[in-house]
Amino acid sequence: PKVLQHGAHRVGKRTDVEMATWRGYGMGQFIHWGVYSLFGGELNGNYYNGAAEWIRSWKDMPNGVYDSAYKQFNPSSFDATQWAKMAKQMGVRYVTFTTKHHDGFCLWPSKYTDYTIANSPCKKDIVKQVVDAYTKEGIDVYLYFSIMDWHNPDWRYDLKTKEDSVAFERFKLFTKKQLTELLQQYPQTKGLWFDGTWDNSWKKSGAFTDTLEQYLKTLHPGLIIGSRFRADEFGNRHVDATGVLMGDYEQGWERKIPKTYADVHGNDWDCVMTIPENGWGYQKKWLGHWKTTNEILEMTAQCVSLGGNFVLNFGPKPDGTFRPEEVEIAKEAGEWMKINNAAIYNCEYAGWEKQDWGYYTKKTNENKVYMIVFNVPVSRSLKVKPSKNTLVDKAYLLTAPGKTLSLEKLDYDASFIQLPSAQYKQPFVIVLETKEGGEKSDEQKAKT
Ligand SMILES: Cc1ccc([C@@H]2N[C@@H](C)[C@@H](O)[C@H]2O)cc1
Repeated sequence: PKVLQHGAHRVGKRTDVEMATWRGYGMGQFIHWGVYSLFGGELNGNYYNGAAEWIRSWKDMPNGVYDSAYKQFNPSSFDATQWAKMAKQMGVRYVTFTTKHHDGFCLWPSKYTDYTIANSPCKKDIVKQVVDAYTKEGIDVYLYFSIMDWHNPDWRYDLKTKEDSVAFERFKLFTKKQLTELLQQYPQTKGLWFDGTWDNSWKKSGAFTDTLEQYLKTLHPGLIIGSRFRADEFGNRHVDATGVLMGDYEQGWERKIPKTYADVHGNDWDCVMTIPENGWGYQKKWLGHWKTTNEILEMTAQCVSLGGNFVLNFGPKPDGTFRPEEVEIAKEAGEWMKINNAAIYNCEYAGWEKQDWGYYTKKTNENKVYMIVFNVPVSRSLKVKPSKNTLVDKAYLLTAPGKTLSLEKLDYDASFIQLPSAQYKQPFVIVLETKEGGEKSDEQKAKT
C-alpha cells in the first residue's frame, strides 16, 4: 500500500519529559476572552441561543456592529496577576488562553493585522500579561489559536476557484507569521491549542499543516500540539488514513468525557468543559444547568482515572473580572484540591475494575493507587478488586495516614474496605499501598 506522506509521524504516546509533565497535570483552566465578551450573548435585549463567543455569526448581529465593537474593549479591572492567583488557589497546573478566536480579534499586538488589542482603548499586551502572570505562579501556559478567521478577507471555507486558492495561500502565510510571532514573543508557551480546523479549505491543506507543524516544533522544541491541528493528504483529521492519531494528544473531548478506557485508544487526551451547559465566552445569562463544584471534581477524577486531563473553562466579563459563580467554583474546587491533589497530580489509569463508589487513579512510577470516593454505599463497604498480580498491602484515608483501614477478604481477588461510621459530606480519598503478588497474571504464567 502507498505510504502516507502527511499522516502521523509517530505511533503511540510521546515519551519526552515535556509530554510527561503534560500527562501529569490532572486539572487545567481554559479562558475565553475577547470582543465577544462585550456582548455576553445579548444584543438589544435579545439573547443569542448559541455559544456566546459565536455571536458574530448570529443572523441578528450586523457585521458592522460586531467588527467595530473592539473600539469599546477597555477592561478597566483586568489584572492578570489576580487571574493567575485565583487559578493557583484552584489547583490547576496549566492554562489555555485565547489569543485569537474565530472572530479574528488578536489579544496581542500582532504585526500582521490591525484587528488587534493595540488598536483598542486597552493598549495592554493581554497575551503577554497572562503568560507572564501565570508563569510567575508556576502554572504552565498554552495558547489557544483559531485557524478559521472570520475577519481576514483571505479566509476561505472551501477552495473552489483559482481565486480561492490564491487568497488561501495568502491566508496560510498570514497564519504561519502569526504563529511565529506568538512563539517568539511568548517563549514560555508550552503548547498551542488549535481550533477552527474543520472546513474543507484546511482539510485540503494536509501537506501544509504537516509542514507547518514540523516548522513550529523546530522553532520551539518540545512544543505540544493536539490532534485538532492537522489534516492528512486525504483530508482526514485527528486520525490519519492508516488509523493513527496525528498530534501529541487526542483533542476531541469537548464537553464530553470518555466512558471507558477503551474509548481513549491508549492516547494521551484532554477534556475541555464549560461550567454552564454550553458557551465559552462570557454570557450574561447562564441558561439551563450549571455544574456544581462536586460535579466538576467528579469530572476531574473521572478524566484522570482514564488517563486524561480535565480543563475547566472560565469566561471573564468585559471588565476583566469573573462571574461570582466562577469565583466560587474556583475557591471550592481549590479547597478540595489542597487536601486531595495527591490523587490527581502525576496520576494515571490504574487498570482496576471500576466500582460504584467512584474512581481509581494510580500514582505514576509508584506502588500507590488512590480511591476517589463519591458514592458511599449504605453498607459502608467499598469493594476493591485489584488488577491481577497486585495485592493491597495497606489502606488508609489520605487525611488519616496513621489509621489503617481494615480489608475484609471476599474471595481470592476482591475485598471490602469497611468505612468508619462518619458523615461523608465531601468526596474523599483512600490510599492503597500495593505490592506484587497474588494470582499470577496470564503473561507471568506463560513466562515460567
Ligand atoms: C461546533 C463548534 C465549533 C467550535 C467550538 C469552539 N471550541 C471551543 C473550545 C470554543 O472555543 C468554541 O467556540 C465549539 C463548537
